[in-house]
Amino acid sequence: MSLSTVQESITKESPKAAENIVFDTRDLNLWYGETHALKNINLAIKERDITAIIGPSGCGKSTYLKTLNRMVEMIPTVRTSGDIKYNGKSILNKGFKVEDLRTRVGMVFQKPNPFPKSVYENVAYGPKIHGIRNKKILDEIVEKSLRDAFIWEEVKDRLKENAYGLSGGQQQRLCIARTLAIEPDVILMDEPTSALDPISTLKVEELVQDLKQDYSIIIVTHNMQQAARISDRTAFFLNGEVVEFDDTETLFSNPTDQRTEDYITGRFG
Ligand SMILES: Nc1ncnc2c1ncn2[C@@H]1O[C@H](COP(=O)(O)OP(=O)(O)OP(=O)(O)O)[C@@H](O)[C@H]1O
Repeated sequence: MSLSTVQESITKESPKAAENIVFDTRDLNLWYGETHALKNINLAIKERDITAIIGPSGCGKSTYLKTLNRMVEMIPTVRTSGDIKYNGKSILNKGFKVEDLRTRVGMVFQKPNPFPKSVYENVAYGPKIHGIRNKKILDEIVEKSLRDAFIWEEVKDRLKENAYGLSGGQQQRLCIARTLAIEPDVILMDEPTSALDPISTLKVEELVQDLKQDYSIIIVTHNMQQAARISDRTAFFLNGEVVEFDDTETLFSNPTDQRTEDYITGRFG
């Protein structure tokens, strides 16, 4: 074992990382009407990890992600059973205010979805909703969020321009800046690079790795190389079940389940 591998494994198994579970999912089931989309999901997601969710189309990846911020509730036919704890508190019951959850758990979507407003207003929007009116403070939040999303240098002279004038990759980093502006704890990412060119994809991947210092990140991706490049842990979903959940390196180099091996070697999916 090389020194760097030893150092990596020490970092990964540091007591803080081992103790702190940000999302603890127990026996989660979800139905869309008659469709049983998530089946007995058990996943303990560590704080400050990048957790990748992989699996073939229709296996429940996005549904699981949208359960973590209760976006699935917007679909009237959805029914759930089981439990998800966020920092120790059950979130699926009505006692947990969904607005509080969404302030702590931000989401970035597959297609960049900036508001039809200026670059500045896109980032200032969330803080304003949370009552921040002071221009100086808003300016600071906007600059910090854009810097943290690796896009400040590209847009600092275009803050008043409409966000629709940015490239797709810039729009996606702007959407990440918009998420950072409300200071979440967790960032959910649903295939955030699938609509981007390779260079923009690399920029977003670098950004995600940098954000890991301050945020827990859960990323759904179709791209197995991406999962292998950037994540600490990977969950393989199939037909609504978690087949395997392990350190990314182990899952890709030495999977325990034949179905995982078949998927990562391209035999199906
Ligand atoms: N709004 C909905 N109403 C009814 N069924 C749905 C709805 N959304 C998803 N489903 C079904 O739930 C299952 C899981 O879908 P989901 O979108 O979570 O899969 P996925 O793994 O994210 O797929 P993809 O990789 O194609 O995005 C599928 O059978 C899908 O058809």
